[in-house]
Amino acid sequence: MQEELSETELNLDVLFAIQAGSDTTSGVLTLSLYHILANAKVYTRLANEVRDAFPSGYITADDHPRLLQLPYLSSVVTEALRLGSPFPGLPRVAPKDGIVIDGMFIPGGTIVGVPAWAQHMSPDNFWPDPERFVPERWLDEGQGTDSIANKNAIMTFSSGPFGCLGKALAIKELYVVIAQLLVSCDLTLGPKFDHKQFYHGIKNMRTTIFTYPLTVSVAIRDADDTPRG
Ligand code: HEM
Repeated sequence: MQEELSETELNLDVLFAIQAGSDTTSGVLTLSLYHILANAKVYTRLANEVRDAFPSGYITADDHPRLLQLPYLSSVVTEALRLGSPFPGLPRVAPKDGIVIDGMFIPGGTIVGVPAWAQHMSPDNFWPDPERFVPERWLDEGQGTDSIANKNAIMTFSSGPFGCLGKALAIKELYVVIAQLLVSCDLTLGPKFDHKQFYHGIKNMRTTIFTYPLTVSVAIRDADDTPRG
């Protein structure tokens, strides 16, 4: 049963579903916000970056090119897309005469697919901590000399002629919504928020589903409020 929320507490799953207009985008947004708010270091670094870049406290969709230049915000979005892609192998059928894929002949009519989730969790592609939310893996310095962050392995939007038509819109929404929330509000997880229930309630189905709500306390900031830190 849904908990009753106080005036300043919002259920962000519901808000994002309305804002994003796509269950997949709202799933990635909810997942991003959870990881940002559950980790004080991530929150502080990200909030400082976007608040320094937009001291007016106001961001529009036209600011997207400037947002793309913010390295930590980009890392947070990329990491959220890596963890928010629970696709099984989206099926494709080999043509009648068969096809050679990566040096191997695949007979006609065979169903093939790339399981995005397995690829995103593979230690061959992401190391260390492939299952954890670590935006630092996408920064130039990565996580140290032996770390791996294989951008080519990211299959969030699939690829080729049947890849996601809404990719550019979805990415723009993620940048703008996350940045706008952080420049205009101080956010913390709700007082009764239960990490265990939330985390165990994440269902990696075709999209990311949350069976326990992400409740967040919100305080509207003045434009000249100094970043936390
Ligand atoms: C983070 C958000 C999103 C993710 C992860 C995502 C992921 C995907 C994936 C993996 C596919 C390919 C399916 C396949 O290869 O068979 C796809 C297809 C598609 N997506 Fe998205 N999507 C997202 C957001 C959106 C949005 C916001 C829209 C529209 C506004 C959209 C519209 C479409 C359409 C129309 C297709 C079908 C393309 C076709 O079959 O030609 N998607 N999406």
